[in-house]
Amino acid sequence: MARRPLRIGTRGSPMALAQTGMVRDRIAAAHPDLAEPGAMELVVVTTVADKVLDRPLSEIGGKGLFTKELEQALLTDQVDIAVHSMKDVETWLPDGLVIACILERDDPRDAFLSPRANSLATLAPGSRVGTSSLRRGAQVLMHRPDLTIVPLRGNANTRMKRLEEGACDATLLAIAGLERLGLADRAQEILPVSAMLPAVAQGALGIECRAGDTEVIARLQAVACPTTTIAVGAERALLEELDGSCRTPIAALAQIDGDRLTLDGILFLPDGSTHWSTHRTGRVADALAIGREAGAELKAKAGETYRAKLQ
Ligand SMILES: NCc1[nH]cc(CCC(=O)O)c1CC(=O)O
Repeated sequence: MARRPLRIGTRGSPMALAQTGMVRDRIAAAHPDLAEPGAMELVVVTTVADKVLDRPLSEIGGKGLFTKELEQALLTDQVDIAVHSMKDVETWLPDGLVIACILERDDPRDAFLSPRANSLATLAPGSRVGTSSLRRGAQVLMHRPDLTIVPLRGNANTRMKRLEEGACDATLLAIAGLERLGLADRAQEILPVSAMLPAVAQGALGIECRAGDTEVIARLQAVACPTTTIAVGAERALLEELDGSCRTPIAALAQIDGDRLTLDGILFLPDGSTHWSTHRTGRVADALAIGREAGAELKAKAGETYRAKLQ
């Protein structure tokens, strides 16, 4: 029986296309009928994040920049599913849409790239680190207050090109993204999470779809990773409690070992001068509550300072 193809929405950046291709292949491996020629189709959707290149995203607005047009394409029935880096997905989804599944997480850490040094620690004093991520900038300055943070925008390939052209002396990128691009060898160093705590959900891909598409949702469970879903759920609960946006430098990572979950979270001032941390351990079954409590703890600790300095 001829069916309508499953239309997969994706951003058009090289990283987005690479990861959407991986997700499509996983779906095909789980569902032989979808592996048939023409059973799935990629639809490239241009997002604000792909267009506006001259200002830091933290100035333009929230994370929605990476996902809004894809969500619009879902709501207007131009695509059936949308593949996202979960890091880019806001904690509040538009009415009628759900994250149907989260896939197994890749390495959540950040990589250090530089033509001038093989580690962040040995980068010459006064060097310029290009990043528009307030989270990365704050953590770099915590370890190396002598360095200067300069804005560096664009997709991963653009940023690597600008680094080579000398726009900055070093940059940081998610190793998961570099691996998907086949460019992990560009990393001089992978920073330990103790030195550079990742963004909420970094390294995890998710699939969004219409809440009413129960058959699609059911079929996507074949590519879901229960452990990652729980870990990312805890991290997103922390973020939601803090009302985090691109303007607020927040890092969080949940790790699961058997039935125990450990959640680390840090809230920074962008200049790296101050930070507040939380470290909680509990039962995997309590993941969301642990996330909310950790977020509330950070909010209480940072208190007035946080609200005053971040608008
Ligand atoms: N903000 C863009 C973005 N969104 C997700 C990733 C990395 C891949 C991932 O976390 O799955 C990146 C690039 C980067 O931060 O280096």
